[in-house]
Amino acid sequence: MWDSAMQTGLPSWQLAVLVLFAAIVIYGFRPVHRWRLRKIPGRRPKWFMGTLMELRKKGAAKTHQIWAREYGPVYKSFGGSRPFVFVASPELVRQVLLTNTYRPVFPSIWLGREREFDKANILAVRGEKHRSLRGAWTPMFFSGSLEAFSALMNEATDLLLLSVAAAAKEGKYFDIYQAIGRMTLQVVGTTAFGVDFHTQEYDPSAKDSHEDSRQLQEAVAQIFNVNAFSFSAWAPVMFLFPFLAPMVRLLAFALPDRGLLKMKAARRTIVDTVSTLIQEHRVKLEVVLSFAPSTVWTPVMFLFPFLSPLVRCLAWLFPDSGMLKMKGSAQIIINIVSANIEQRRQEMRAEKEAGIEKGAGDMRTAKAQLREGTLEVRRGVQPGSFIDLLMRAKDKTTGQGFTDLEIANQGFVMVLAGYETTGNALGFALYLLAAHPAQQQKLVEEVRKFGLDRRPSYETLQELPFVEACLKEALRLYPPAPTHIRQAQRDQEIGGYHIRKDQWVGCAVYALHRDPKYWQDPDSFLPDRFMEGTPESKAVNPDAWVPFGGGVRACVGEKFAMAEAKITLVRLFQQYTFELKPGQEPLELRNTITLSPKKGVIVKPVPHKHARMEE
Ligand code: HEM
Repeated sequence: MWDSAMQTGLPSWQLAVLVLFAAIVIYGFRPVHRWRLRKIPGRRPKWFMGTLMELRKKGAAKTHQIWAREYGPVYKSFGGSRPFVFVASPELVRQVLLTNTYRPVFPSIWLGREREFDKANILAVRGEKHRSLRGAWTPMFFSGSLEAFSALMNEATDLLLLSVAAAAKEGKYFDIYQAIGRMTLQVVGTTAFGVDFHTQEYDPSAKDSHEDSRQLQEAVAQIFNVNAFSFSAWAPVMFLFPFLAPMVRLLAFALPDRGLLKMKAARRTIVDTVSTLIQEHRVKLEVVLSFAPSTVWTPVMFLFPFLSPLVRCLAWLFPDSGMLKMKGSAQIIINIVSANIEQRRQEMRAEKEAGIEKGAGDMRTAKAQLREGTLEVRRGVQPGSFIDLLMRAKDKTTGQGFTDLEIANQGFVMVLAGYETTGNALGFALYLLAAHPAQQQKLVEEVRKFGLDRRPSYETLQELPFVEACLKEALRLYPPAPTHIRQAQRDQEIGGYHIRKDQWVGCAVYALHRDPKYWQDPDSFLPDRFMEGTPESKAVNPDAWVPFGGGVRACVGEKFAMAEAKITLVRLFQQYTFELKPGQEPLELRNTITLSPKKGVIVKPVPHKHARMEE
């Protein structure tokens, strides 16, 4: 090179700069990828940015809809310089989700402790480890557990109804999407840990807001409200130069910018909350397990029962190590139990002072607890909660229990996966119902038949098919997870095109859900499509509805999410109808990792004529 530099008369450093410049220019066009995907239709990628600008301008969900209409069920796009192949037909989406030739992708910008943490994520692990973790998650969603959780879901809705009642009393519009987000966070908190995060008491303007709850909520919001491409200056670099990822990770680790630090702090808040709870619970579990230590006095007492008063005295005077351990354990248990009893006593006193009999109206109970500040009933991981189940489960790959890091990660995933998605689904459903009064009326009729004072349980939810249909239709029109991304495990065909091993392949869910080939009148809100026996339902291809993904990686929390959403709708519509504030149609969408209403959902609750207004 240097010889040739001499021959062209250019100094060698100038030639080096020239070569580097040419390499960057050429790399920006990604000629190799363009060549490999040349037969697949799609937009011409712009230099370096690929097709990102269009995605950013119109929003990812809508852009995919446009592309799918223009190019058909298989098309390519370029996320920076990373090539994607998208599929948008029921058959091809099935192929990607159900066959074992694609694996999930879980890109991570983190290094060090953060990266170690990510490696334990159920979304990231593969093969046996995934099977083992998934096996540990699954019992949480058996009907028995869901029946128990439905009581907690009802309790959380009691508090949501308080905010609705406040808005109704003043006859004003309010953002029900935000209120619902606080409720779904409370639900995952209580079901995952048995801990009330007090999220619904959080009112940014109130002085006595719970600091923990505020931090946790902000942390979760911080993680979700980022654009994967722009939350840190390092993110686009990683996107644009995927082959430099290890170096970018190192640089980001050494020189984190504000965005990265904020994100890290948010993750830490969640992880620390989760880890503290786990550690507290582990101590309790160890105490329980060590409650039967061996002491020499036990066999003596067993063999000479008639000497038991004497043995008791001797054991008290001369305790061995087993006795001492037992004494310590008992004390801890006594402390825990008495703390709980004391809390419950306080709560009962507050109820009595407020003239409330237990069960005489849970909403009033909750309100009284709020007023009295005695709502903190559950503290620490509770028996039967998700984390408790995990702490007792065995990892099939090692035969051992799961590590704290793994358990903490599952709690972290549960908070993240269960809070935003369900909140968004409910937000969209309420928007659609408020925008379609005739459908709303139909739902109210079904709820009326079910009973206006009846608390729905997991089992009785079956009596509410139209509520379910409304939710399914909302998930069709606005899937909270608008794309599912996979990576090819080997060279293969998709829709008649050849793709190579490691190619990223996406399922364009939003586009599929609104494709007129598979849905009649696709942009209309028609819940009857999901009602058995209706003419609309006959036209539905079930494979064209995939808001929860499919195959071994399908959403493990689907039944949980649907139960929570249905309970919330039933309880809301038992008392109110909702009027949409004018000017919100069509709904503005925020496209980040999830799809959500950009400016909330502003509605006015109107109590049913007969409904008793809460004070
Ligand atoms: C309406 C609400 C929800 C929607 C739309 C939703 C959607 C999804 C989707 C699409 C996937 C698969 C992603 C992929 O294939 O790449 C998924 C996975 C998952 N979801 Fe959900 N989800 C919801 C609620 C929940 C809830 C409430 C929980 C927990 C209680 C949960 C826990 C999970 C977990 C753990 C996975 C990973 C499963 C695995 O990889 O084996 N989700 N979810």
